[in-house]
Amino acid sequence: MTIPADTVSLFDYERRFHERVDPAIRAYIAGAAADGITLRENRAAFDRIRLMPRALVDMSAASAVSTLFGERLDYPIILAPTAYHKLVHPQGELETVRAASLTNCWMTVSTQASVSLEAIAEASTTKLWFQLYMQLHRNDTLTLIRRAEDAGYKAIVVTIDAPVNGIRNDEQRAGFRLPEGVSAVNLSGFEQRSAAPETVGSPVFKGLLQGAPCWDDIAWLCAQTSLPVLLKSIVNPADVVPALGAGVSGLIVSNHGGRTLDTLPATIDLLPAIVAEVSGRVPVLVDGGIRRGTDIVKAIALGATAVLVGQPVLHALAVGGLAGVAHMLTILQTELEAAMALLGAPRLADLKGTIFERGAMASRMQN
Ligand SMILES: Cc1cc2nc3c(=O)[nH]c(=O)nc-3n(C[C@H](O)[C@H](O)[C@H](O)COP(=O)(O)O)c2cc1C
Ligand SMILES: CC(C)CC(=O)C(=O)O
Repeated sequence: MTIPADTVSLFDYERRFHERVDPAIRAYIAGAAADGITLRENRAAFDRIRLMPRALVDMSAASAVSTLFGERLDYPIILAPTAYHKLVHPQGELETVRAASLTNCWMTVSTQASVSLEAIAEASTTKLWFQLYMQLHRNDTLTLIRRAEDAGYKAIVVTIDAPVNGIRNDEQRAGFRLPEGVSAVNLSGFEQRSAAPETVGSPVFKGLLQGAPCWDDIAWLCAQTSLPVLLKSIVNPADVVPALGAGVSGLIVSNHGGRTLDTLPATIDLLPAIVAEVSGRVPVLVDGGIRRGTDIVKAIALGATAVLVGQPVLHALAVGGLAGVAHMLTILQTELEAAMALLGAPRLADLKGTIFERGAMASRMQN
């Protein structure tokens, strides 16, 4: 696995990934729901935002370090949960977690990981979060939580935006199937929801949705563990009150990278209203389309505590294995530092106010 010397940005890793990886696997990893409107909007919204620096700030004590759930976070960049890393590397998540450890990035391990959550923890020297898809039977959900706790995971991230899969036309056209040897090993033996037989009626409402989680289940989950529980895929500010009422310790603003319901708004556009509704009570994180240090800066400036990256991890894993993922994360860390330096923001907290607001500029000129 050689990484070409001109691979210098996350977009270069994405391009190489498309050159090298099998079309059906590409369709799963890079494909979005339906027409890909939300996938593209996540990026377009970041590109629309402009930054505003301060000049000649003393940067001698600059640092991107922060604290989250009482633990030091070197950079506000966390690996998002993504399923089946063995699709692009024979070592799968073991390779990814070694790269995350090398770069001191925290990693969220998917329920649908292709390696056991215990083996990933053993290979790790960084902090791990466990992403939970609530299972059909509560006992199975509890088994996953206890296994994650016993293996030393530091938080549970419960994903709430995929009670059914999005309509993934790219996967359907490419005929994507999990290859032999790649499976959700942590769910072995668990009964899964399945589409209802035709005789019963709607395959979704009468089948896949049966036993899908509701707010009561989130409250139940929070009561089962002393680990912080984060809710992944908050989109509507109206869901903040029930989420906090259920006892969650953090929120992740996410539209699943455009993979669930197409035509949802970009996450960076949703973030400010959710941050306002939360009003500092719990940390708010965001993912979707983060590809540049300037994207991270914009997310933090708009109130995020940290960001998560999904697809870029799989692009880099496919292109360069451990070295690829470590390089990709280092690029993001360096770009973040460069953006802070060029904005005159020595601390993450100083990023507030670095978003250019046309209206504010106009009223300043009138006064
Ligand atoms: C191939 C792939 C698999 C994913 N698997 C999961 C998963 O198992 N659980 C989950 O909560 N989110 C999953 N996601 C969504 C990510 O956690 C994240 O929300 C999204 O990728 C962020 O957008 P980005 O890819 O533009 O960074 C997956 C995303 C991708 C691309
Ligand atoms: C196996 C899937 C449910 C994992 C996922 O969340 C995704 O592909 O986006």
